[in-house]
Amino acid sequence: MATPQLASFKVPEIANEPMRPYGPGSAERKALQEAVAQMEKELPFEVPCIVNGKPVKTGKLAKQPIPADHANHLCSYHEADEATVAAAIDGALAAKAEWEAMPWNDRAAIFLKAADLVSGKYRYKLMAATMLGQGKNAWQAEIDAAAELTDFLRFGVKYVEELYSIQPPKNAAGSWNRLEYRALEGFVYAVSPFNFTAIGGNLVATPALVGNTVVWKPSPAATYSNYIVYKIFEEAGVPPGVIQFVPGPPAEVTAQVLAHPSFAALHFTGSTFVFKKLWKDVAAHIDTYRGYPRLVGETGGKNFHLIHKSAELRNAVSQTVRGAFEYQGQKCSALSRLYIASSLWNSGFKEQLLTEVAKLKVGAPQEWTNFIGPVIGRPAYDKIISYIQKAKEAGGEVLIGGSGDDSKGYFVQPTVILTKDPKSVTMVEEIFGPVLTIFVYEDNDWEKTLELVDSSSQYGLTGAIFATERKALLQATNKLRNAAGNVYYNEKCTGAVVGQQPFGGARASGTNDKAGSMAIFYRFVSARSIKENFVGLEDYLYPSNLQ
Ligand SMILES: NC(=O)c1ccc[n+]([C@@H]2O[C@H](COP(=O)([O-])OP(=O)(O)OC[C@H]3O[C@@H](n4cnc5c(N)ncnc54)[C@H](O)[C@@H]3O)[C@@H](O)[C@H]2O)c1
Ligand SMILES: N[C@@H](CCC=O)C(=O)O
Repeated sequence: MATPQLASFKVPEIANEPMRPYGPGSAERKALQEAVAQMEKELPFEVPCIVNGKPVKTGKLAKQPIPADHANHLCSYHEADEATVAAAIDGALAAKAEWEAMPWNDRAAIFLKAADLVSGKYRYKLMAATMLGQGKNAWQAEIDAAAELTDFLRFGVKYVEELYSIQPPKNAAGSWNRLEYRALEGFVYAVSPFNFTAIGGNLVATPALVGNTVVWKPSPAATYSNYIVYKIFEEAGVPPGVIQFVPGPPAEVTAQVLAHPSFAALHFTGSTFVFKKLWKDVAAHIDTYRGYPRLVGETGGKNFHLIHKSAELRNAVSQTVRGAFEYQGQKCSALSRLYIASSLWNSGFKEQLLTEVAKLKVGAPQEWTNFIGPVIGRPAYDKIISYIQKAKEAGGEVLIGGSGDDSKGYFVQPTVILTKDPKSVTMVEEIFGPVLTIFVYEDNDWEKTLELVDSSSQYGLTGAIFATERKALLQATNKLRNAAGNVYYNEKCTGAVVGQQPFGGARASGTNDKAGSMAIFYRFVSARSIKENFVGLEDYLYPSNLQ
């Protein structure tokens, strides 16, 4: 039976999810503590693949270790094998027509309900999984698994409503022009990173909101939280087959998916290296596909703070500590290179920064006073320690930190390195850990420093400029136009909020399609123009054809 459309509905007013503070003695702290304790009691969990709404247990098990306590694991998950991936793709293609045809209001309602489940019923469970599995402390988990995921879902609904309402501005007499935002022909492949539970949810929800079906390969290091997100979508009413959850060996699963003729789009967030590889793999299969697949990828960063001599000292210090060391520097936006005027460096910045960094407590994220938790795993730990070593070999002076302890969990001390070479390795390459390298410039070299900031790295994700002189802000903003897709004045370079700062960077940092904005939805639709004629045509001749 055709679905009648009997009204033009309006989605509810959307606002950012209020953040809960988790202060001592608060109800939310108690509830989160209980959720973590419960999860610790029940772990390890068993996670299946989900194909067409049904659990698939391949028997090929892999583990998601707990980064603060690597002898234990949060879950064992069944890795998708070739048959499972094939069934997931077939099922996604089979589910597409009905999903795309579902009236927009109903699709919207499903995701609004999912947002309420995230912010309400499952808030603490999802946060607990993010804390234990991905090593976030309570506040970082609140930012990510509670607030940002909820915001992505609610604002996503608002943006799609706005997108759908964009219609041709003119109609010639006797006709009506319409634009229909078709879902892409085929299926979308979502590949998500470990560091944000919200990004996993958003990589699938964005294409699904506009009627696509999605095969989702989560990060092995975020499997359990992402599985909870999948289950939330299911409870909210996403029909079987619309989102297919296929954790598995990344290279193998991806190779099979990208070779499929109905592959229509990649929605990726992760490292630049992997995205470039997938881009090349897609190019190699271009003759296989029915169309030109959309490639949407948000990737690495080498984000900067640029501190002018006129900056407010205390603000610059505090923002720097947060920007570099929150979540152990494992945000794509994390601060990792800092340029400071020598007058400010010598008149308190150095001393205050080192004093504050020395106070940062490192340890298990479920212990409340720990600011810094573990890095995600063995390869990350080894990579970070090796970068500190490389910095020393390049003449860098470790001012604080510089070591780690991997006996129980993967803990790296917050590290500050002073370099005299602004193009030394840790000023240029992404490390993805709690390591900040500082270059001190002469106050008079401001303009030369702008050039340095712009040209030192291949990335263009985030950056912050600290100055009270407006002229300096303007100079920097002009010169650094392409150095960052998200730029902040007198505020740290992390912490973009959905609905407030659309997120993404260019250069090697990604396709900059701006997660958390309307722009990204364009990438997952293929518009069709429809013109309807009301009056008919008597004579095919034009006046210019007449004598
Ligand atoms: N720009 C952004 O918005 C943004 C946001 C979050 C993270 N990141 C970036 O992500 C990186 C950290 O996340 P990560 O460690 O999970 O990244 P990653 O590139 O290692 O992994 C990302 C995803 O790709 C998969 N993958 C890895 N190797 C693969 C291969 N050979 N073939 C197919 N898939 C493969 C992983 O399993 C995971 O699902 C950092 O570089 C960070 O800057 C960027
Ligand atoms: N929304 C995050 C970026 C996500 C990347 O890991 C921020 O701006 O801090």
